[in-house]
Amino acid sequence: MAFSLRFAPTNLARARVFRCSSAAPAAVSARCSMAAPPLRVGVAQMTSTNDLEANYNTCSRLVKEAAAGGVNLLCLPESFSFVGAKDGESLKIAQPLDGPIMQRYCSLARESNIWLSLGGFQEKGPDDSHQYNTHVLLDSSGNIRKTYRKIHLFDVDVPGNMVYKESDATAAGESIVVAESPVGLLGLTVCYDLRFPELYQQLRFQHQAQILLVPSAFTKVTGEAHWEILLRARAIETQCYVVAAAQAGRHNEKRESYGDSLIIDPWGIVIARLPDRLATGVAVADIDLSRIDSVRTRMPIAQHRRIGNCLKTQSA
Ligand SMILES: O=C(O)CNC(=O)[C@H](CS)NC(=O)CCC(=O)C(=O)O
Repeated sequence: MAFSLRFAPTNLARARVFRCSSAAPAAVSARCSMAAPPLRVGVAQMTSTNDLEANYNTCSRLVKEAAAGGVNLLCLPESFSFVGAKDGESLKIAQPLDGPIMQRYCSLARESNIWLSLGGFQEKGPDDSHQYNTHVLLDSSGNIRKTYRKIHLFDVDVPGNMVYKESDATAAGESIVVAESPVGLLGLTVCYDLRFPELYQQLRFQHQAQILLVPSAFTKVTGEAHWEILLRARAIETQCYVVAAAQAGRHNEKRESYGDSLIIDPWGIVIARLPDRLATGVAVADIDLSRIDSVRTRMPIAQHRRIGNCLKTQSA
């Protein structure tokens, strides 16, 4: 089941009744009502700016809306808490994970009793001129469960746009990270990582991830060209759910992001979407882990893959 909270606010109890009673015979309904509650994930879309307080207020509103809708894990986009308007601005506000900015989000998770994936936090880095771009996973008691530092940095000359040089002020992460959660085994990534399929291959085939998280602030130009295609490809080739929360719209004079937050199932079907024109909102979908098993059993690519395992390369 997938719907957008913008249009269909709901709660867990109502959603379960709705799911089970859709023209099903009485016996089926009865069996259905015994079933485990849905594992519900949400993607939040927003337009963050260089105003930490305003961004927190938006996140807080979206988190409360999602919690009221029975969401177990809400995913916020990269740079949810801050998007700098000038060079060096992010570095100035970067804080350690036990600093007041992240601690406030921990309290929010605890008060709303919800897990949060916080993509792209400006974590204080290894020296004064570098931060980390850190994806932080919080549990519903407000504890930090896992952190992943973005591995691939966006040093790219975007056609018709501008030259990005993320590595000027950001140090790259060095570790692949998976995390247990109530909705399944999560693979943590950030934004530009999406273009490096080998990361997602490892998350699936070495670490058995079930849900891949891709919080992003894609540029308008590259998003229009590549966003949905890349995300659906990652879902299909890993047979995982893909959950991609996006920044949307204009952050400042220089930066505009491509919205279109998506939840994609392991067959590559888009099961929830917030289109680019909707700047702020939450879309939700229920994760069905048996769907992953069914796709993987019928098409056992884990057993069929050979490259990297056993094949030799012929000399040129
Ligand atoms: O700078 C910040 O505030 C946070 N970081 C980002 O927004 C990063 C680095 S500039 N953006 C991306 O990775 C976009 C990737 C992209 O657009 C693509 O792969 O096409």
